[in-house]
Amino acid sequence: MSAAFSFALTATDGAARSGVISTPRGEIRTPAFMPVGTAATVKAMMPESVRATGADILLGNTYHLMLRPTAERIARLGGLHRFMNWERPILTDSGGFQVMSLAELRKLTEEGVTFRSHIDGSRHRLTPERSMEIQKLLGSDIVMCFDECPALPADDKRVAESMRLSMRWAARSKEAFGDRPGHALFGIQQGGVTQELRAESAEALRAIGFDGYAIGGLAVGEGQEAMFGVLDYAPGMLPEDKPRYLMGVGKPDDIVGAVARGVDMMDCVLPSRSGRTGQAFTRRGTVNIKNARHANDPRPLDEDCTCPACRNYSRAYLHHVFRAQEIISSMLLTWHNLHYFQEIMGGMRAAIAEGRFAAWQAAFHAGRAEGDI
Ligand SMILES: CO[C@@H]1O[C@H](CNc2nc3cc4c(=O)[nH]c(N)nc4cc3[nH]2)[C@@H](O)[C@H]1O
Repeated sequence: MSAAFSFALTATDGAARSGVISTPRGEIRTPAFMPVGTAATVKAMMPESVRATGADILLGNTYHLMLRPTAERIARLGGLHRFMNWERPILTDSGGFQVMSLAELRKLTEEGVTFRSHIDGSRHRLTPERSMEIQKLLGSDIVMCFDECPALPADDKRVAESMRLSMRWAARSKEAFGDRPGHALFGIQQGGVTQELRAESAEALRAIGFDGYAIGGLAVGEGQEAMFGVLDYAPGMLPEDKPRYLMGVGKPDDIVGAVARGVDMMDCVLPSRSGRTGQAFTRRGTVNIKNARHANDPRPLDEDCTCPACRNYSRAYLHHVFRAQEIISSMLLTWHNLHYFQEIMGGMRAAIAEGRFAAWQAAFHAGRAEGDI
């Protein structure tokens, strides 16, 4: 176990990279996909099942946990790892994005954001300092700066003002974070889809200095083409020797395209959220298991998949338990989707290490249908 936080790049193949992040709670193989455990649980999954899918790290959310059960209660109970029975690394988002997308009656000032809880309407305030305090109480291994992610579409002036506020908040976050060996603080690049603003943000973050650098402000409805357009240059603006984390991404082909452009870490609710709605991701495309055509199908979701859902159950069974709204339906499809996302990551890590990423990427796309299969 490493006493400190460090990142080692082990291979590159074009812009794609593979490496290892070492933390006191274990190693994170990159490129890495982080399942989202918003309210101290990856929905419909036991922690040991999340680990069995191949996840090295999961994501928690400051916004949700500060509202319920509160960071102070989790700290009194031994911290988030103990509380949710996940002893490996946890990255927590800082709350800025979730406040803007979930909270009510928000008021944004230079100081921070005041808002009412979407749960019970209670009043709360988030500032860079309070976000750092909450993430410290939770005990997360990788802390995210408190930032503002502007909703798109937004004009350049609004994006520039928002980015510059986030850079001032990044400096305050760093100051409040202090010196915490074994814990990491990641800065978050903003700047929308404007290259000059992205460059200004990257320079501001480098000047402050962080253990890792996230690319924020994307996966907010801009679409894959615009997102890849930013990823054609944004990762290269960030320090090469630190992890690069693309927030909130994404569909399987988004993830592959992001890794091809130099991204090391990602998180997304998609595999778990879709698992609960009956959408399965497979190497041949997506399966909407509630569709009547699966009602009598004795085959597994994916003959080539080794997850419990594919090893032990037919599409007909999965179709039935979804139609019957049985709890096991969410468990099995979430497990399958997280397993498949980790298979993609493992395949890319091996391909990059062996210098065959382009061939792997071509094979990934060759086998996939566009619509539902
Ligand atoms: C497209 O799917 C929807 O959108 C979200 C994923 N997209 C996303 N973009 C993000 C950007 C940021 C950011 O700039 N800063 C911080 N601190 N956190 C972020 C978190 C993000 N998540 C899902 O919640 C889903 O509802």
